[in-house]
Amino acid sequence: MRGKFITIEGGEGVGKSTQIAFVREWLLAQGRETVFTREPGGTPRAERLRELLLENSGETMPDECELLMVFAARSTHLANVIRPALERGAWVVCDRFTDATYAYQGGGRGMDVSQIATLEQWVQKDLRPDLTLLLDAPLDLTSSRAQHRNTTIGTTDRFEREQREFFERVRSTYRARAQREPNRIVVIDASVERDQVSASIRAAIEKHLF
Ligand SMILES: Nc1ncnc2c1ncn2[C@@H]1O[C@H](COP(=O)(O)OP(=O)(O)OP(=O)(O)O)[C@@H](O)[C@H]1O
Ligand SMILES: Cc1cn([C@H]2C[C@H](O)[C@@H](COP(=O)(O)O)O2)c(=O)[nH]c1=O
Repeated sequence: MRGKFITIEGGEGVGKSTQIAFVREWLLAQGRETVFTREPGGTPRAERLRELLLENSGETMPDECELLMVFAARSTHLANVIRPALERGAWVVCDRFTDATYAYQGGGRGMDVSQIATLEQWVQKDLRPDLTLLLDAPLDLTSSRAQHRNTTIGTTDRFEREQREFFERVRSTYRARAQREPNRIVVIDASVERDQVSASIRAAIEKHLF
């Protein structure tokens, strides 16, 4: 039986990494084979593309180049990690996937959504996540969390340097997608304590996939 494909989405600093650590511990304790991965990235080639996408070099990054690199990374990630894992019955938990492309390249950059949909269909064929957990919280809160985290690690990537309006568009695109696809995308209130966020995530996975 094909495994389940779960994606975790949300803006910068909303708490995805924190909650993925919880999901990892919880699912692994059940003895279920689960592959944890991320986008852009997840394979050596895709991780190299991630570096190119996030680096702050002086070279202009045209929007088209960004979009094609995101899908190039996704293509190799699907072929080498995601599809093989699902086919052998493992569950896959992915930190960001194509909803991020709609949110960042579609909403944030204002790129043509029909072009994203064409690439999605071309690269993924019929593969879509079984469940997407959208961590959502007001921008004032998430940007202060991200800032605090960046002060600790001392770096800011190319996306994190965008203006507030960019992240407002990202958030509203994510929320609009959740409204259109309520059976797949579950909005999780990420503004509360870590344990409460974890409890909501656990309840959503149990309700939708168990
Ligand atoms: N519910 C929470 N309440 C308070 N602080 C939190 C909560 N969840 C995460 N944090 C803190 O907020 C910061 C950002 O969290 P985290 O790195 O998990 O976010 P992220 O969504 O993975 O970020 P990014 O996408 O930018 O990498 C960290 O310092 C983390 O400890
Ligand atoms: C999958 C995907 C990602 N992005 C952006 C969103 C983030 O700013 C970075 C990834 O870094 P993080 O550690 O996960 O926060 O990449 C994007 O613009 N489009 C995408 O499809």
